[in-house]
Amino acid sequence: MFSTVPRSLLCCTNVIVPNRALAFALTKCPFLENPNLQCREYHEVTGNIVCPNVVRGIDHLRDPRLNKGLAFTLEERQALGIHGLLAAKFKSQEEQLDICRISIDRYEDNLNKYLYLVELQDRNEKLFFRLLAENVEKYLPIVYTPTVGLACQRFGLIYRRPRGLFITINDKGHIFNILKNWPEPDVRAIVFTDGERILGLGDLGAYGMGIPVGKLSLYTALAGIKPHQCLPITLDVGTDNQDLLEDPLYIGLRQKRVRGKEYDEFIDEFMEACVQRYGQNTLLQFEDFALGNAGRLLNKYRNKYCTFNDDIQGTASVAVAGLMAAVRVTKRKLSENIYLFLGAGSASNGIANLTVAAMVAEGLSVRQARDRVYMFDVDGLLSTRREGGVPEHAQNFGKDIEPEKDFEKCVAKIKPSCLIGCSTVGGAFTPNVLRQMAQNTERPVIFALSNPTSKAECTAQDAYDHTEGRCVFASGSPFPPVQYNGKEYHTGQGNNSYIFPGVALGVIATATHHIPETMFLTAARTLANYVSEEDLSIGRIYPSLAEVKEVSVSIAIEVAKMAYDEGLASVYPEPKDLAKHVENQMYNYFYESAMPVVWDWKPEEKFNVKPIQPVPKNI
Ligand SMILES: O=C([O-])CC(=O)C(=O)O
Ligand SMILES: [Mg+2]
Repeated sequence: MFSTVPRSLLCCTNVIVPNRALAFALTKCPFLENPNLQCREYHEVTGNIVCPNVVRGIDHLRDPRLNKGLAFTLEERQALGIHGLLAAKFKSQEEQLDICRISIDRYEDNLNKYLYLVELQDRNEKLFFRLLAENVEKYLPIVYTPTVGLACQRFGLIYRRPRGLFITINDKGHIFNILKNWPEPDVRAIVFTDGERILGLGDLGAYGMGIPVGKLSLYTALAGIKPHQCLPITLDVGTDNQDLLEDPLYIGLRQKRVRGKEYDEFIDEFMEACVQRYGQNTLLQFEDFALGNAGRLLNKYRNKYCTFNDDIQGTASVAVAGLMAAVRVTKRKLSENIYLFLGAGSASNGIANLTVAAMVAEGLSVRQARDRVYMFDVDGLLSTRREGGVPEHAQNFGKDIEPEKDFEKCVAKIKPSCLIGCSTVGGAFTPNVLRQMAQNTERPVIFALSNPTSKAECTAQDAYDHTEGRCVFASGSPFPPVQYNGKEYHTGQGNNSYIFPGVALGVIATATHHIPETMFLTAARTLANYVSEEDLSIGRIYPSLAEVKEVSVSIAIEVAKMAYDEGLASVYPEPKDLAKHVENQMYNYFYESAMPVVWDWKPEEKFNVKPIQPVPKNI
């Protein structure tokens, strides 16, 4: 549809100057105000907000979406007016990737590596995403857990260029107007936090912004969701973290958290403003909300908006996938296990409820399945007989048994075959607990899911050492390989990053309007099917991170199928080839030609504008 401008026409001759001026005038209100402009089609096809032929000169280097650095060809450099602004060398994207790798390797401190990558994203978006997508195992721990946790803790120090939106409680009543300030018109997914429970690090207030930013980088790197369709948001309602309130570097509102009615009205307004601005099917991902709000808000909104809570549902899905894959090692069906959770918060309840759904699919009644699940929180075993009873959010799993406050004794008494840690208490699975697990069961399942690494309930090495190497282990944050009895094991990372990017891609590709719980069970099955015998033989119940992109696309296709089967999709008619349809939506991180595009019709015909006549040379 678009042809490139012949080189001769782009030279500064008096023939082309007026036409360029005309083209510029016509593209000034590029696409929203005048839907007839062909420019709009350009945006729809490419997803780029800026038409390359509207941008001139040095702005091609300053806009991270357009910038290719030394990879601009001679023809492009001349056509775009950037010749001379770059060194003479022409580089391929591959050569640039090599430089990036060398540069990152030079830093010893992970926070510096993180900063390098942030700056790369601000400078050259395609290069950033290609680097990340093609080196997932190496760079995921930097842009994501665990380093992103450190970045959030130091956010006041490393905050440079803003990314995403900060919406504060003072903006209540005007949230829609703030959303209008975001320059991208075609947002499909918003990841947002109120910063109250950042990983296992607690209340980090506005410093939590690193999390939605990191999650959305994974949307693109792992599932190919286009960057311009992603919007990270921090809802700043204050912080109860006294250290931050006294931190001179703190960048958020310096006040205690607003709670209760005012908070609820704020979130209500936010949800509604998002769909007003971007459409009813905008995906709204809750991230790192504290226990008191996470489950409550999910239940409030799940049937009204296209929304999910990653810490509850994404984490549940990845954990259940791990449990499904572990069946192949332990030879125990899901419904033959006894589960003990350390922590009874949103992650534990999410995993427990989805595990119950999976056991029901194996033939148990809900009652029978729940009877196999125990939880232990700060006040001990969830017993209906304990003082204060069972907290509201964990009612499904309270048991009519003797209360017990000692975790080790509890493990000895209940004899779980699966021990699942979502407690954010680093080291809570003591050697005694692990030894007890090995006594209870031939192949105990040990999941230390709390993030970042410092909060994991035990290390991979400890789990092997204290269970005579018989455990099936997974952690939320990565651990180095384990040596046991002369063999090396590479344990898996049961992190929701295996799930949320794929679910999001499937949901966006079909414009699904609600996300039922069963989608997460489908995602879990798809992920579990990816685990090979080879993975299991090295102690891994998840596919290698190198495969996570393939997994995400498979999850997206299964989610898309389900969206049509259950009448949740809004893209009609249903695409004949769903896999192709999903793949067609995906981001291309390879450079494309930056030669200016022109329309193949004459603007003067369409808009009844007289072309400016060339100025005679002799004037
Ligand atoms: O971000 C991660 O690594 C997983 C997650 O959602 C959390 O721990 O809150
Ligand atoms: Mg989270």
